[in-house]
Amino acid sequence: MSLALENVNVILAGNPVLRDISMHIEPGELVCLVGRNGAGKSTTFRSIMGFQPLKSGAIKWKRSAINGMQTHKIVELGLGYTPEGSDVFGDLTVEDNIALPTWTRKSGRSAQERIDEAYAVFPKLKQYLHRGGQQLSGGERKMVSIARALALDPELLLLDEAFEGLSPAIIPTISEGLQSILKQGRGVLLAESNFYHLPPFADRLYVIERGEIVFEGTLAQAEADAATMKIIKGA
Ligand SMILES: Nc1ncnc2c1ncn2[C@@H]1O[C@H](COP(=O)(O)OP(=O)(O)OP(=O)(O)O)[C@@H](O)[C@H]1O
Repeated sequence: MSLALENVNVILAGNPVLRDISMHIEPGELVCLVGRNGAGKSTTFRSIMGFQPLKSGAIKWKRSAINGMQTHKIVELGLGYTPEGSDVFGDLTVEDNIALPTWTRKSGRSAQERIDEAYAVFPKLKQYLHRGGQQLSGGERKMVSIARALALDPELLLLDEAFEGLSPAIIPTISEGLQSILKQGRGVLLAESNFYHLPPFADRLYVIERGEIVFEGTLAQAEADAATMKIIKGA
């Protein structure tokens, strides 16, 4: 077991936003958290990364509780996070954006190895090394933000909305990047609101609706379940 959420409850502004969420991600898996806008995907990620306190429940990484820990400690344990909206540092070059995590988190590998692995996922980024973060398209910013999280050398990457707002032309590049990340032996938890963007190579998916997990299974099992399809196609 790598990551496990056990009966996680979160209250925001007096409202229960996550309700008894339980889920698990095994090493090297691609698991999708699917739900409409406002269903609770980003809150789930923020809770895992220590930005959002829980009302009750536990979040465990390799069987030890991480809820209540500071975000930088959670990152040190091997979790990486690419938030929705690709917050690339506009004043830094692509090269510096991607090198940054190697200065802030130590891992067993050299900085150069980690940077090389990040560029191996999106080789196109090598063309923009010296370009500023502000001079990139939405798709390029998304690639930089994913590459930057990879330079942390995480065992599990939390990727919030990898495809949202991107032009259809760039979607295959991001999808191929996801496959490369998995080939590097990393696990990925991907939040997605659009059923049509779900990677066919996902191992499992969870469907979240109004803060509750309403389905767990494979893509094929979801497709065979009319009630689940109604929720996620309406997403
Ligand atoms: N700081 C906050 N205070 C109060 N309510 C909040 C806060 N942040 C989020 N919410 C509410 O919590 C619910 C879940 O939001 P969340 O951002 O987790 O959803 P999401 O599934 O990630 O959606 P999206 O894809 O639109 O980001 C929504 O109803 C949202 O309005």
